[in-house]
Amino acid sequence: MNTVRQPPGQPFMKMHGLGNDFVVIDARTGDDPVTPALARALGDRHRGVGFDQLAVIRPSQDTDYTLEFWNSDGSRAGACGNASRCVGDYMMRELDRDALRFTTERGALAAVRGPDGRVSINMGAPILDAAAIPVRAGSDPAHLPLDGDPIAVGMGNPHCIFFVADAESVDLAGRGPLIEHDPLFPERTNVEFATLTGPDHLRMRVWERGAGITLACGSGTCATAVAAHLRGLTGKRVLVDVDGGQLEIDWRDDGVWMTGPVAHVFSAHLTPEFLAAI
Ligand SMILES: N[C@H](CCC[C@H](N)C(=O)O)C(=O)O
Repeated sequence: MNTVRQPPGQPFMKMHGLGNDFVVIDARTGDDPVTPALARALGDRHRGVGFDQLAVIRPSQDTDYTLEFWNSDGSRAGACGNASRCVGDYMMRELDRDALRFTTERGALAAVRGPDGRVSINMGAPILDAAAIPVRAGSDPAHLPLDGDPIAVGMGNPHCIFFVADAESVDLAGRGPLIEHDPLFPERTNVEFATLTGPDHLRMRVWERGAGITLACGSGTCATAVAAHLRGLTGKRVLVDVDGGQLEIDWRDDGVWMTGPVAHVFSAHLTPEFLAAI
């Protein structure tokens, strides 16, 4: 019998926020194995681990850490609110603090843990400029020239929000990919369908760029809350029901704050065999 044990491979964590699930690799020390091919292989729910986004923690010069996001199709994402909450919670535990700052593609963001254990992220100011979202030059992000009069909002990644009579009955799998790939969006887009269900209360379903239907999307929830306020449907503080639960959004002077639960499911290692086969 062969009793020689293989050395453990690459460590990773599995986390989720409202069922929006993540593989998290801490690459602050040691080798950095992350490539588009690794993201795709790990994101395969049958032959890999499975995730909506891969989050990679890297060192930072001027904040507590840098956070990088990948979709399960191997593309990069500039923002991910739910993974920011999950990793923020993990890092606050490591640092023994209730607040920290981290760097993403769009700059420094803040994370805070509340007394109830939920984590809030300041996702920064919404981006409403066509070139920066981005949407095709010459189109008005506040009223995109598509059926349903959607509005585009950037949160470090692009979102296209439709207000509909009943978000439950939208054919998300049919319409989502068509809008994701519409030529109006030079970098594709995340797609949200939202319904006002009460005063300052929204129901939202999401089709994510590079990942498809997910149970929640933090940045999409922020973008939807901003869009609802801009359309005069809500105030600046709203509750948003997504498939996986509820997020609280508060659009303040210093940015859009998003609050919700986090879960660290397990920590494990990728085997050298899995990594070698990529
Ligand atoms: N689930 C993430 C957003 C991922 C966005 C990604 N699909 C993109 O390509 O921008 C969130 O909680 O904000």
